[in-house]
Amino acid sequence: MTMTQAPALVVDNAQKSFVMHLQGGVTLPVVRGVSFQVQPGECVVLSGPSGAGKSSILKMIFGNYRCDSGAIRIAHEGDTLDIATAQPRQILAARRGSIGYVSQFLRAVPRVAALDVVAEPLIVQGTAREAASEQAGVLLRRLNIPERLWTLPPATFSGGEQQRVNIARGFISHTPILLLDEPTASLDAKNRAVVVELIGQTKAQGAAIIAIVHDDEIREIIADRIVDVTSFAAAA
Ligand SMILES: Nc1ncnc2c1ncn2[C@@H]1O[C@H](COP(=O)(O)OP(=O)(O)OP(=O)(O)O)[C@@H](O)[C@H]1O
Repeated sequence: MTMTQAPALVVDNAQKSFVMHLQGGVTLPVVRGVSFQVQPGECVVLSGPSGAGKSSILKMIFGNYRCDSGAIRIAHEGDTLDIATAQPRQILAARRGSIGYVSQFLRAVPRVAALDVVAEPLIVQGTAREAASEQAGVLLRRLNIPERLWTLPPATFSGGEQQRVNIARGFISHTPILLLDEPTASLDAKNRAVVVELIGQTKAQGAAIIAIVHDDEIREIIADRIVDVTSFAAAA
């Protein structure tokens, strides 16, 4: 008998357009008919040309962009939550425990030390500050952020350093779904290898990963499956 596992994420006929209020309310369709599933422990890479809608689809899954129609179902607290119709407070709860997102750029909060930026998602989940800081240190060390930087706010860090802080923050809380928007874009070979290793471990722990990766070599290594979003592009 084969066990069929419940998918970690189901995107079902999701559609998104932008209403351009500054251009007399013109409607710009971006994606439509977006449908795919991701299993626990699977890494799906979204592919397609620039502007096809890859980042928009990640933002729809994270609840940053509201879908016009369709459903985005995730497992959350033993139940199913449809992000497309969820209330803002339900989306915030899902982000605490069920869904993580490494955006392309770190939104650095002024005056917050790098170590605290990384530890925060764990503290929000209820881990004691000291234990959370310790785990944050482990990740920062692994990602080759020199210890002298840990107490400084990342606002003045280099692009690659900020991205590594962002990655550490995304991986620390072990959410069952993790969204990655170009996590290796501004990293050197050594740190790219660390991120590939983190992705492998996270998958092995059963997380579902949805990633955008332009680097062919990295995509080859991490992708279990590639979903080409070209057919979802509303302009197609
Ligand atoms: N907030 C927004 N308002 C208006 N248009 C937007 C908005 N966000 C995205 N778009 C448009 O939606 C389309 C898809 O953008 P998106 O960033 O999702 O593409 P992408 O496939 O991730 O591209 P790239 O590979 O270049 O990052 C683009 O034409 C973009 O201009």
